[in-house]
Amino acid sequence: MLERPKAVVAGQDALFLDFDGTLAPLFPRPDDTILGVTIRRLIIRLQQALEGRLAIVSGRSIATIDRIVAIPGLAIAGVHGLERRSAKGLVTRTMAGAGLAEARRELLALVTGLPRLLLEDKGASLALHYRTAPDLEAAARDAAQQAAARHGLELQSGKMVIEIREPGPDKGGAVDAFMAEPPFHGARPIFVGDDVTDEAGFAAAARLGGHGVLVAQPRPTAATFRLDDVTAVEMWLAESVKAMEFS
Ligand SMILES: O=P(O)(O)OC[C@H]1O[C@H](O[C@H]2O[C@H](CO)[C@@H](O)[C@H](O)[C@H]2O)[C@H](O)[C@@H](O)[C@@H]1O
Repeated sequence: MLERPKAVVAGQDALFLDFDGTLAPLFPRPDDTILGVTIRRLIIRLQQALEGRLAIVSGRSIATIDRIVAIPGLAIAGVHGLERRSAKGLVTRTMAGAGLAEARRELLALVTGLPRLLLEDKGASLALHYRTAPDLEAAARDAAQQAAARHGLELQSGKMVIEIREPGPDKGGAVDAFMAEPPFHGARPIFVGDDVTDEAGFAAAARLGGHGVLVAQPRPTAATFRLDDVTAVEMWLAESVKAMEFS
């Protein structure tokens, strides 16, 4: 059984936070998503207390995380690791190639014919969402698989979404890159996430002397601690802030 994690320790830990399903609950459509006022304040407090050793590591684009989270100077990895903004503000990204442009045209034609599917364009990845049309999952998967095979792209499944993306770093690669540079270098990484794509982040954190925190019901995982849901994450972050204030 995975235990509840202990409080984050200032001067020791680096915190890597997934976004959807970890900091914000899931909404019917990606654009519906908002971040709670309390959890946003906690992120700001922790970013300060950890002297910048906090990053959001998301499947969303950096631009979208900036729009929703709106915290200046925040380190972010976006598109599952295909783009990254360091704590110093340096941005690196995998560019979309001609194959992905072709795939975009094909998937746009698909969603024009099946408008209950939703296509999210994230630059180096295209996410085909079927949360509002679960009966169309097979159609979405078939189209994404065929486009990925035709254009030499990678397939990635998430929660009621199938993505086709450029090959490149995953969330584990993003953790490795952050941990190789200041202010993260030398800290103990803690990666918190809910989805299968977060497993690479859990594994990287463990390899670098830290651990993963799974935000879900128990399942096979590389994480060694667990929290139930977004509410439990918020309570744990609040406890961590309080513990830092009294230390
Ligand atoms: O790595 P994450 O930060 O967890 O991002 C994973 C994907 O999150 C978004 O999709 C998911 O959340 C949506 C809003 O709650 C929901 O409608 C959808 O069904 C979920 O799959 C985002 O839109 C994707 O781009 C991210 O890859």
